[in-house]
Amino acid sequence: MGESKRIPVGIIGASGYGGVQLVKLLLEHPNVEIVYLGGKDSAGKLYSDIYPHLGHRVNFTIEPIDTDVIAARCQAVFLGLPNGLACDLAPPLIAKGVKVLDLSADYRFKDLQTYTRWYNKDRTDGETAVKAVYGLPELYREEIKSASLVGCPGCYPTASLMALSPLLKQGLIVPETAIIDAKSGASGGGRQGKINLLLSEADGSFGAYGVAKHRHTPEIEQVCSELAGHEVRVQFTPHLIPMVRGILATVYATLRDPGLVRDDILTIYSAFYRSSPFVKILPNGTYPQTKWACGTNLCYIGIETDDRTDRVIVLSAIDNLIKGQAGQAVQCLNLMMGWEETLGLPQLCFYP
Ligand SMILES: NC(=O)C1=CN([C@@H]2O[C@H](COP(=O)(O)OP(=O)(O)OC[C@H]3O[C@@H](n4cnc5c(N)ncnc54)[C@H](OP(=O)(O)O)[C@@H]3O)[C@@H](O)[C@H]2O)C=CC1
Ligand SMILES: CC(=O)N[C@@H](CCC(=O)OP(=O)(O)O)C(=O)O
Repeated sequence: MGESKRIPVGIIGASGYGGVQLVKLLLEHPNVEIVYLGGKDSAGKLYSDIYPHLGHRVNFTIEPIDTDVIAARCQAVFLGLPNGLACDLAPPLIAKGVKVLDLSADYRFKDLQTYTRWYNKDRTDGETAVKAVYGLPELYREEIKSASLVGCPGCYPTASLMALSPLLKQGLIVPETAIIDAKSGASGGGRQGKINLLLSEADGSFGAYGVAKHRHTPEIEQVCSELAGHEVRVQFTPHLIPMVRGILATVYATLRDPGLVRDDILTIYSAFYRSSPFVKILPNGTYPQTKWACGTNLCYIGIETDDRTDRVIVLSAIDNLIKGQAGQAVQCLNLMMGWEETLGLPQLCFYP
C-alpha cells in the first residue's frame, strides 16, 4: 500500500501511556497516518514537549477534544481516556461514521447495569453500546471484523482470559474452581500521580490490592460465562510488582478429568490458538517470563498439571501496554479494516 492509501486516524488521550504506545505503534504502521491528537489538560502543548524522545519523529500539537473536528479528519479514532468518558464521546463519533476503538471499560460490558454497579456511572448510550464488540481477537475475531465500535479489554482480563479460555470452552475444568493470581507492573496504573505508584512506595515491595473487589472481575466473568455456557464466578487477585511493564497471570483450576495430563492440554491449547498469530504456547516445562513479551503484542502461555491436587496451572505473560492495551487496539483496527492481523505490531522483544 502506498503512502496515499494510509487511512487518517486520531488518538484521544494522547498524553497518557496508552496514547504514547499508540503513537509509537501507529508511526510504524504502514497503513495509517496520525492526523489528530486530542486531550484535556495537555491541549495546546507540543507533543514533543511531553515526550521529548519522540521529537525527531513528531511535530504534533495536542488539540482540544471536538467530535466534529475528529469526524471531519479521521476514519478511525482511539480513545485512551479514564473510565466514564468514552461513553459520552463515542455516540456522536459513531453517528458520524468514525470507527471507534475504546481502551477504557466503557464498552466492554454487555449488561450496562453491571458496568454502572462497578464503575459508578449511569449510562444513557444504550443504543451505541449495543453495537460494541469485545476486542479480544483470539475469541471474537469475526465479530471485530465487521464492528464499528470496539471495547478493548482490560490488561488483566486479557492475560487472564488468554490463559482460561480453552479450559472453559472445552469444558476441561470445574469453572467455579478457577483462581486467577495476577501481577502487574506499575505502568498499568497509567501516567498519573498515584501514591501507590511512587518509586518509594512500590520499589522493593510487592503486595495485592483490590482483593475480592477489583473491577476487572466482572469483565473476566462475563467472558468466562459466555465460554462455559452458564454463569461463572472466578476468584481474581491482582498484585502490583516493582517493575515498569508486564503482567503475569497464574490460573489454577480443578480438572474435570484427573487423568488429563500436560501433553493433552498442550495439544488442546495449540489447536485452540492455531489461527492466533500472537499466542505462543510454550513446550513442556517452560513457563513464561514477562520480559519475553515486553514491547511486543505477544502472549506467552505455559501449562502444568499436578496429579497430587488434580489441578491444572496455566501461566500467561503479556505486555500490559501492548497486548493488554494499545497493541490489542491496533490488532483490532487491522481486523476492522480487513488488513493482515499482524500489520505494524512488534513480535520481538527488547532483550535482555
Ligand atoms: N495502563 C494500562 O496498562 C492499561 C490501561 N487501560 C485503560 O486505558 C485507558 C487509558 O489508560 P492510560 O493510558 O494508562 O491512562 P493515563 O492516565 O496514562 O492517560 C489518561 C489520558 O486521559 C486524558 N484525560 C484524563 N482526564 C480527561 C478528561 N476529563 N477529559 C479528556 N481527557 C482526559 C489525559 O489527557 P490530558 O493530560 O490531556 O488531560 C491522558 O492523556 C484507561 O481507561 C485505562 O483504564 C487499559 C488496559 C491497560
Ligand atoms: C497496576 C494497576 O494499577 N493496574 C490497573 C489496571 C488498569 C486497567 O487495565 O484498567 P481499566 O480496566 O480501567 O482499563 C488497576 O488495577 O487499576
